[in-house]
Amino acid sequence: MRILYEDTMPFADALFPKLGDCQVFNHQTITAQDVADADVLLVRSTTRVNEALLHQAKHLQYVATATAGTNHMDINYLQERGIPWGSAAGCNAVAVAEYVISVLLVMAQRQQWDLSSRSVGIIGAGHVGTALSSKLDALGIQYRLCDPPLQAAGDPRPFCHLDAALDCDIVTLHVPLVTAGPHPTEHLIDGQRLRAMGPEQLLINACRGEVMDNAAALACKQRGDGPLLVMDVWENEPDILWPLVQHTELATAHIAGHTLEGKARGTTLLYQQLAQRLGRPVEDPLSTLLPVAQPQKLELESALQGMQAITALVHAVYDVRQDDRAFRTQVQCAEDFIYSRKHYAIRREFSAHRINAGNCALTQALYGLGFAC
Ligand SMILES: NC(=O)C1=CN([C@@H]2O[C@H](COP(=O)(O)OP(=O)(O)OC[C@H]3O[C@@H](n4cnc5c(N)ncnc54)[C@H](O)[C@@H]3O)[C@@H](O)[C@H]2O)C=CC1
Ligand SMILES: O=C(O)C(=O)[C@H](O)COP(=O)(O)O
Repeated sequence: MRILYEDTMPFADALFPKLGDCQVFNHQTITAQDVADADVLLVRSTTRVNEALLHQAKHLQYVATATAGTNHMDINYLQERGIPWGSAAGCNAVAVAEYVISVLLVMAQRQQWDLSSRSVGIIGAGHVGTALSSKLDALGIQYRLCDPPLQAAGDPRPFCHLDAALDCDIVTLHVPLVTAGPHPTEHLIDGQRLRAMGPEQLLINACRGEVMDNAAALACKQRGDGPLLVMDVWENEPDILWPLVQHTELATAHIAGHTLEGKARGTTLLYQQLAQRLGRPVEDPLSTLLPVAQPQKLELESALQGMQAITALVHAVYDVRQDDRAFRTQVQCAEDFIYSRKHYAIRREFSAHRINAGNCALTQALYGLGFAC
């Protein structure tokens, strides 16, 4: 069993060699020749899995991506070739939700917003949208969910129309990139919708760059129109529309999902899927692989209360302003974009940290946010 896996998967070296002979590849240099003899190909979102890459691969039995998004894989081509494929649905939902929470707390401080009187429109109520809604519940922040495919499938949660979600004070996008069919998302947020949003509104894109028309967003901002923008994902990564960066409140290099837990879940889900396909015992190695966070226990400053205390603790674990600063100072071209993602610092999820808040209401809120209390 020849397994070829991308070099950006934490813990892959500890797991996949148990299942076969392994080779590691770099997405910038991989060629069709490299895949020719592979039985299994395991990627992340930076490898385009298509005919150009796979046409010489005559033995492929399985292709999988250790990511939530699958738009980098040509699923029609895999189906035509009869190659089964898999993904790591939900692996980094908590990471993205924590990114959005960090963003909201930064923006609330900067804009003097009382978040308890602001509404959040969540577009896409799958793994990320649902994880985010739980955290907003914990903070007592109102939200609306918009997800026509889930609504049509009978999901019992209350859903709103896209226009109602776009009317919220804060709008956050968590849909897959879909280019065809009844619910396409490519340029879902087009020039017209951007122009309809006011300067007090905040639009967060942490799903796929192509869901928002970046050129239209730039034109809007250059005219002084449109919402405040927070962008983790960009059209045409890594060669993005650079002038747009200066018009954003916070800008990052597609790292919302890059917690150690999120990436490690991606690797272990693929390991489990492959073990199952090979009829091997399916163990869950995640908890044994993850190191203890440093510091594991966080202290709460006694002078801080309520949202101030929550903000301090969230930002002690993950402060998106650090990633924004690094992006603005270190990322100026496509190569920088790739490099910064590949060398992203280790970021842990709230659950890796234990807090003794004392105060019951605060403990409940922190627990609801995902901290170990
Ligand atoms: N920035 C990052 O690092 C990350 C980005 N992502 C992106 O976020 C996307 C969402 O992630 P998950 O929640 O895990 O995926 P998911 O598949 O669990 O949820 C996506 C939801 O969007 C809904 N949806 C589809 N078309 C829609 C439309 N036109 N309008 C409203 N809702 C629509 C689907 O019904 C589904 O419930 C992924 O496909 C991926 O592209 C995911 C993880 C990390
Ligand atoms: O899971 C997804 O979908 C994502 O967008 C990942 O966070 C992408 O991470 P990389 O595969 O590009 O490291």
